[in-house]
Amino acid sequence: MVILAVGGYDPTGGAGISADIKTSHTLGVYCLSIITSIIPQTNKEVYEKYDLSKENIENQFKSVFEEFEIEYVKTGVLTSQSIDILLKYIDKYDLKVICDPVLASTTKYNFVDEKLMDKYIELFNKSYLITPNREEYNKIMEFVKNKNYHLKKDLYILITGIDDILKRNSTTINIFKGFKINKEVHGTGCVYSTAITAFLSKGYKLEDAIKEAKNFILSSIIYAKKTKYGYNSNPTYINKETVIKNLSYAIYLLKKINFTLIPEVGSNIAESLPLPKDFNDIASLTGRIIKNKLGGFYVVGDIEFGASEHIAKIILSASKFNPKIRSCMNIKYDEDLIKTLKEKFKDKFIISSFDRSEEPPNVSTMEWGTTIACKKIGKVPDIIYDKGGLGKEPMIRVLGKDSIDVIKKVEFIQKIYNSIKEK
Ligand SMILES: Nc1ncnc2c1ncn2[C@@H]1O[C@H](COP(=O)(O)OP(=O)(O)OP(=O)(O)O)[C@@H](O)[C@H]1O
Ligand SMILES: Cc1ncc(COP(=O)(O)O)c(N)n1
Repeated sequence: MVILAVGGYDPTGGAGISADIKTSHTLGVYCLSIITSIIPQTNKEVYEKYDLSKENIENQFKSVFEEFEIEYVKTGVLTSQSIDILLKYIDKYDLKVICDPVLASTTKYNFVDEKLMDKYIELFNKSYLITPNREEYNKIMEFVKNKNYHLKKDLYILITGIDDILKRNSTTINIFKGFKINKEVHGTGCVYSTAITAFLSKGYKLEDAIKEAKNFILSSIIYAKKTKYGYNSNPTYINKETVIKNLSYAIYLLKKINFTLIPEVGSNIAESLPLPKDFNDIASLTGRIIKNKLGGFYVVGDIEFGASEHIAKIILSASKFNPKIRSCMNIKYDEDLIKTLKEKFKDKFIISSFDRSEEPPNVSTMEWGTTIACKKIGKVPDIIYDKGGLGKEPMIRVLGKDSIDVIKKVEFIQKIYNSIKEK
């Protein structure tokens, strides 16, 4: 698949063409790119906007259309010259345009004046989808009303916010629920509209493309790149295939470890999609990791979503504190091991615990215990343990950003355990 991104260049890579290319590449779609303006900026301010000449933009268009078959075009920051050229190419090649109308930067630098707004309206009426944020949508509708313009009946409009509203002209046809992450991330609009374009180029229907792009942008925000003045979007795609591959490799690694910290009830390891809503967003073994009679272990069952409740509840609770924590594994409790980890490896492992005797009635122990352990230290620990209770085996739970991270922690913990027991 190939898409074309037409937009401005942001040297910090948070927005514009750089973000478009990273997004498209992450989704396995080849991204052609035409630069309209060079816009040096930080997350505090835009320094300037240098518009490339009509001739140069014309040659950029000429080169990509000579070399490639193009169906989908995503637009970011546009200029009058680039819109004039694009309008000609839309007619000539029957292009499907996804227009992200970037009227101003988040740092309040205006990219558009009234003359250019006229051109944007012309472009909207030749586009398939436009993706204004709420503020941009209101400005566009006010402009259309004041100038007595009209938007074509079959124009799809996705008004982005935390929840995103999909309209077909003025009729709302779907709402895509979001989840506010406490970060102001630069370039989310660019990444989101390019992800939608990439999924459309893969053959997704519009609403499926938006749904999948929504998951994509949320991951790209969770894993945003911290900068001096803020955060830059970091195009990241974690889907069911990613999770299954991680878990398969984690179990492959486990089999290379002389893993003996297996509790009587057996171990399980689970990993979730970003921002899991329920068990179905979390994959684990349908069976268990159980001791065999030769001092080793068996891995019983397959990797399936929805297979675990116990470990899944730990991840569901932990991810509310830190959406980057997506995996957990339970291993055998040992008092000397916890003591040694607390005393000698506090720089490597953050440890917390809960006491089953303090459990209130009518709660899920794992949800309650995980929440207590996280609240105690104000973050998600690497290890959560409890000393058991009536008919309940003491347990250590290892948490991490994915199942491979968890297995590497388990491997280290196993080595510490072995060294203690050898003494
Ligand atoms: N902090 C956040 N938490 C959750 N979702 C967010 C956050 N910021 C942006 N998004 C999502 O990213 C998508 C696009 O973001 P937004 O609505 O901010 O567009 P935008 O203002 O054009 O972005 P930008 O101008 O920063 O490139 C929307 O679906 C929105 O829900
Ligand atoms: C080149 C370029 N393209 C798009 C944006 C909008 O991004 P934001 O709204 O995060 O400022 C930008 N600032 N720079």
